[in-house]
Amino acid sequence: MSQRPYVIDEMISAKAIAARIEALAKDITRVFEGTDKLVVVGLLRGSFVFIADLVREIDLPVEVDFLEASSYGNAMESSREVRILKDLRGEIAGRDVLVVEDIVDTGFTLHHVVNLLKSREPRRLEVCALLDKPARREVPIKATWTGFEIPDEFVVGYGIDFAQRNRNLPFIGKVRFTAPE
Ligand SMILES: O=P(O)(O)OC[C@H]1O[C@H](OP(=O)(O)OP(=O)(O)O)[C@H](O)[C@@H]1O
Ligand code: HPA
Ligand SMILES: [Mg+2]
Repeated sequence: MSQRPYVIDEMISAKAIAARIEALAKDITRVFEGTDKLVVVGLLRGSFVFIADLVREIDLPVEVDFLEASSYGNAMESSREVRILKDLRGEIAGRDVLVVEDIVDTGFTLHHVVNLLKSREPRRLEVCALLDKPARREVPIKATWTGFEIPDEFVVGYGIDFAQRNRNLPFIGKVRFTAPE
């Protein structure tokens, strides 16, 4: 099936993202001050750009690890089935963990991952999500830190894809179809 044509309208500029990340990282640094155990866990693939910028603004010793979870495939609707495609490399038992996610939409992904990681008994586990789309929530979960609350639009850019494309855009944009289905 060929892709229905669309354009991308900018929603959040690269400059606004950078300013918000600076503020988030200041607060994260304050909250985790004194820990020598912070493990920053990025959820692949969507968070790879966000985590790269965020960790460089966190003024603490950090370890970086990744977990790959997938539920959308090429669709615009969650399959509601979260598959873990790659697990963490390190142990998190007894450690302070910051999960970094690009977007919380239905909440299925974050809910599944947080339950999985909590079962490993970290000392503390918090979540920083760049975007939150509360209108679409099906599972009640909220990140400790949220960059931006957004309306019910399908977004791309800054790591976030539509059918694996547009992850390399430096801003967050919304998908607008230009032809009927
Ligand atoms: O709250 P939810 O409805 O679960 O949606 C959010 C998740 O969906 C996307 O991941 P996706 O499954 O597309 O994988 P990707 O990160 O590799 O793009 C996104 O990166 C989040 O992880
Ligand atoms: O708005 C979105 N865009 C891309 N991927 C997503 N996964 C959940 N929500 C979204
Ligand atoms: Mg995706």
